[in-house]
Amino acid sequence: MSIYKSNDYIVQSIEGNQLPISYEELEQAAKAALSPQAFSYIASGAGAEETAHKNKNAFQRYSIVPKLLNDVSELDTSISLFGKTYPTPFVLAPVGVLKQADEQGDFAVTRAASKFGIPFIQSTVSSFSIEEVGQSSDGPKWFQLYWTSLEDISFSFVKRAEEAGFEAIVVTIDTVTLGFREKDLFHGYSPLAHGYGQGNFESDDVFLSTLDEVSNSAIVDGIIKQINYPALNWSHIEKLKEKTSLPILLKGVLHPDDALRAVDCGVEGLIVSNHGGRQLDGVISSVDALPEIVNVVNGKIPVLFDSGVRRGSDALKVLALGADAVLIGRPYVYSLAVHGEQGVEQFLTTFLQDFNSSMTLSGVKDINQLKQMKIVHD
Ligand SMILES: Cc1cc2nc3c(=O)[nH]c(=O)nc-3n(C[C@H](O)[C@H](O)[C@H](O)COP(=O)(O)O)c2cc1C
Ligand SMILES: O=C(O)C(=O)c1ccccc1
Repeated sequence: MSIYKSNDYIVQSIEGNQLPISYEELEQAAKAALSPQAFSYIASGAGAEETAHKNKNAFQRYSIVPKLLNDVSELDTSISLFGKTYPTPFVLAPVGVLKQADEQGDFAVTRAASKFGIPFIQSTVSSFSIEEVGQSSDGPKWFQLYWTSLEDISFSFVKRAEEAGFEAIVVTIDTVTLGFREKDLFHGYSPLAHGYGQGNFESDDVFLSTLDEVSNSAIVDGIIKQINYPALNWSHIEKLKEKTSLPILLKGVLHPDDALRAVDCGVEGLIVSNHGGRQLDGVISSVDALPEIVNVVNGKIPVLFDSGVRRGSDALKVLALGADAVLIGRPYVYSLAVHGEQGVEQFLTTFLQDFNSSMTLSGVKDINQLKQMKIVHD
């Protein structure tokens, strides 16, 4: 159990905090700290950013209806997933090429997350290797897989993640080709070409054996060849199930039929996500996709959520709509850009205070009861 005293937070949150509290100001501070290319890469969505906007606006259409007079002086925010207990319902979303935000990249993030017992999902295109990240903190870690054109590279990554003590494999299914990101095309910017996303590849014997020569440019070209695999289909997920005993989650599910198929296929969890509006523009917001997926999955496997969570009350809504856990994306990346590991730590401190305050004011003291909270939408 993870008990929070509901009234304990205000003074702490101000003291020593070097980050803006509001998300909009945090984004502006990151803009000032990063090159225009790197900021655009992180901030932007695909196409006309219709989906990125939908992600934000959808939250405003759902309203919490608090039920009060319920002694909320102590909160229990802990959740259980895949046989493990975590003190908060939050997970840090896989974000590749983190070195473009801070030299310490994944190290800084996993160290900060470990202080809160929050799992960090390391990306396939992380700046450091699975082994290096595995050793850099004793916090919980999951591994995100982009299925590679040569599947033995994927199986090698999964084996390495198992051996490094990672607790789950997250297969991202919405990126079989890269989204059409107009700003990055305008800038001609690819963080992979800068060498920010090769930690796992340059340390992988199976990948290295596919190269004619081991040079920096051959590694970058090799990654670009491997990283998108449009032939991905359910048979690959079935094959992966044979290869690993770790729980498998599919990330990027928006259609209820895919959710049902995933359950039939025996995967252990789903992440309802539109990749923060970075993949197919015009797709449904994650918030709007969530209720139907929760309904068809009907508690058979955990349903996690990301895309657009900026504040504690956003997370509260998502949990009330039936999500079992919530992934945080851009806010931690901006915090990393502004103030490194300390920035991520400070962001998580304030974010958790905001969430705990929101839960307290909604009249719900046990996270498991959030699903019963009344929520209405326009
Ligand atoms: C800069 C950046 C890089 C990302 N890299 C990955 C990645 O390597 N793998 C992945 O599955 N998702 C990746 N994502 C998507 C996130 O995991 C997550 O779905 C998204 O950020 C959620 O939206 P939000 O940031 O608006 O909350 C990336 C997102 C950003 C902003
Ligand atoms: O930018 C992304 O959203 C992403 O998933 C990615 C894909 C390839 C390389 C780096 C990041």
